[in-house]
Amino acid sequence: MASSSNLPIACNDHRVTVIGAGHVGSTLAHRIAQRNLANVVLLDIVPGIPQGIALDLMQAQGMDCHNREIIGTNDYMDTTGSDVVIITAGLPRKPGMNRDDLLKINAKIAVEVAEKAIARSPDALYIIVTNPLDVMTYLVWQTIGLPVSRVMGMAGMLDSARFQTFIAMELGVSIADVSGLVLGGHGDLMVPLPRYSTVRGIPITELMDEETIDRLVDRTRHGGAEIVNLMKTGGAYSAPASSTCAMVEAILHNQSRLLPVSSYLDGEYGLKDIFIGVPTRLGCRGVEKVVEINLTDTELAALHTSAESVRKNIKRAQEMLA
Ligand SMILES: NC(=O)c1ccc[n+]([C@@H]2O[C@H](COP(=O)([O-])OP(=O)(O)OC[C@H]3O[C@@H](n4cnc5c(N)ncnc54)[C@H](O)[C@@H]3O)[C@@H](O)[C@H]2O)c1
Ligand SMILES: O=C(O)C[C@H](O)C(=O)O
Repeated sequence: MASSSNLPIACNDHRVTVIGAGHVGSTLAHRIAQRNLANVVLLDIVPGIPQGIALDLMQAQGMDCHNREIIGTNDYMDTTGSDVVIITAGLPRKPGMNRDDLLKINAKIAVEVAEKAIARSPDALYIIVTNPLDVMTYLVWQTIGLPVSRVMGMAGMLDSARFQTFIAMELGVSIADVSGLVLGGHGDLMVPLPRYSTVRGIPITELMDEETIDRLVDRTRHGGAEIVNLMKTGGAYSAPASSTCAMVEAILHNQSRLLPVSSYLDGEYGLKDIFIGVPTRLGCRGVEKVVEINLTDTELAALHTSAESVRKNIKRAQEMLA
């Protein structure tokens, strides 16, 4: 990476490229540096924006107490040899839209940036954030032709974090004791799993009545839209950046964490040739294993319904691109 200064940089020289220096991308670059995980290349199509953001983040270095280098660029040459590439480039939705309305415009962007990134970082792991998430992850995987273990989408972390938050808020307990699990596609048909969502190991089905759980499930399913409707111009970016950063940490620190990730399925849960949110063991080689948990008939049917919607949109996107 061409150094933008003479400052000493951390000797663990992992390099993470973040493509798209908008709300999610720039916040993610900050998180990665602050947690001292890697040097960061922040790339955007707009001249000046990534350079300005990178300079601003470098000027926070002293207060943030890290010595990671963050460079901003419009040139893929600077991304060469990255360990992890994260794609956040693309439009966010506006109030009244659903994520699938971004299909046409974001498919073109995701494919274009993926082609350029893979040419410079053929050995990287790729994490997709751009919406509609599961469809974009599939398209990027098809475009770059890497093994499925090296390509994944971030959404389940965010949806599960939302469920976790709403459970903690409802019960008035510390979020540290709460764990939420949401599977499926990152859309209105996502599948929050109350039976697998717990407070200190106690399923929330033992702690709340059905009506309350249904209310929290519904709020989780529409958690993205709730923020889009409040903000009017753009969507959530802080929790999405933290969620993606946790995945980067699991990879770079080889943590073998069990996280909800949009992973490729080859028969697991009765689904094939699709990326969708499932419990996934994540380490330095990427997806180590898709973990199959027992689902009731209703839960499995909900996962399949969500998968059908993702599949339909993959087909639509492929037709548009063709
Ligand atoms: N998966 C998730 O859970 C999740 C969470 C939040 C946001 N998102 C999605 O992430 C995407 C980004 O959201 P945001 O809030 O950061 O949007 P944003 O508008 O703030 O930033 C998008 C950035 O992408 C850049 N860009 C556009 N085309 C590009 C190209 N060809 N090459 C390089 N950069 C390009 C833009 O210039 C802009 O800076 C959206 O699609 C949003 O829906 C997904
Ligand atoms: O809802 C959106 O459009 C952005 C993101 O997918 C989210 O869930 O916050």
